[in-house]
Amino acid sequence: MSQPIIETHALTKDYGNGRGCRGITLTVGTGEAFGFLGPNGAGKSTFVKMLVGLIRPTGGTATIMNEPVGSIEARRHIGYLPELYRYQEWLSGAEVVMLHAKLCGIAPAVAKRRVPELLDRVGIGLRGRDRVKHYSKGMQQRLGLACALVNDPKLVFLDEPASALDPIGRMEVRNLLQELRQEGKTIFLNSHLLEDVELLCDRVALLNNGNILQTGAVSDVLQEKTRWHLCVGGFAPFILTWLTEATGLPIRVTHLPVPHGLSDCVWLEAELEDNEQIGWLNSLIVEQGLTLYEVKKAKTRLDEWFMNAVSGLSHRGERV
Ligand SMILES: Nc1ncnc2c1ncn2[C@@H]1O[C@H](COP(=O)(O)OP(=O)(O)OP(=O)(O)O)[C@@H](O)[C@H]1O
Repeated sequence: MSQPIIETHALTKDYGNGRGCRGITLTVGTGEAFGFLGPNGAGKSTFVKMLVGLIRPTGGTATIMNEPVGSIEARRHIGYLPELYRYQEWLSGAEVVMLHAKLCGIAPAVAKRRVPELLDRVGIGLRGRDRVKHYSKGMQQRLGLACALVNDPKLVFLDEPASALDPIGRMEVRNLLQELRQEGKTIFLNSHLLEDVELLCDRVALLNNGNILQTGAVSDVLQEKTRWHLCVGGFAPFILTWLTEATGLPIRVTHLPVPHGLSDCVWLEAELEDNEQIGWLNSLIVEQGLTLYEVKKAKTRLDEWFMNAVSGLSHRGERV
């Protein structure tokens, strides 16, 4: 991992009602996009609020760029889009971002240039002249993003940044976050939009009931160890029976989209005991005179992983 930018050790917030965050130890590297997932009430916002210095931990320690959370030095590096935001509705969008620039101590000449640039970047553009009370929820969320970026932060905390956006807006925000990553910024993303997390994040942590259940690289979490997909041409049902008997492995036809222009092929799904068996299975298929068009390891979707991880837990988020 690159140089750590966030480091927490046994970070705890006890609200006094048995809820909050319990003993979270986590490291996020500089330049990473980190997804923080969990059911409603798992403690995601609580964790972020401790890191940005909005609430005080009741236990443990945390630093941002080696500075204790809550300190001015730590806050200087942070941009934050809260989950529940409410901006001054009597101001125009541009005035709201300008106000944040002033609060961050940005020089007026820099702010004058940066504010319209940011409004363009988040897709508000000239509507920055309109008062916030005339903004849709999606526009307000874009405005929140502009405020979070106004101090050109090294680390951006985004709590559900696309929850109010339509599909095109979501895609635009996803592209913006990709750009921020390319600029070297670290992104800490709380989101229930798992497709966005899957596309954007390098690593994820799964939180439940204030505890981290799992942490891992998105590619590892999604890559299944021994399930394979094989696209086979010239297939007939008796071959499936033969293959299953010859190998003793569970093999079935699965309904994945077939490659363009190949109408006579099917996808087979095989559960192997280890990855070495894929060569053996390939050779058996080819020996039968079939054509093997494609062989790939199966992947789960992040939402399947999430559902598998939290289903069966006796205490999920708010549920008791
Ligand atoms: N100020 C507070 N006082 C008491 N309990 C609180 C307070 N804030 C949050 N909680 C409780 O702490 C738990 C974690 O809340 P939190 O908002 O961090 O969850 P979350 O994972 O962000 O949820 P969501 O996905 O719904 O936003 C919840 O059970 C919540 O009811």
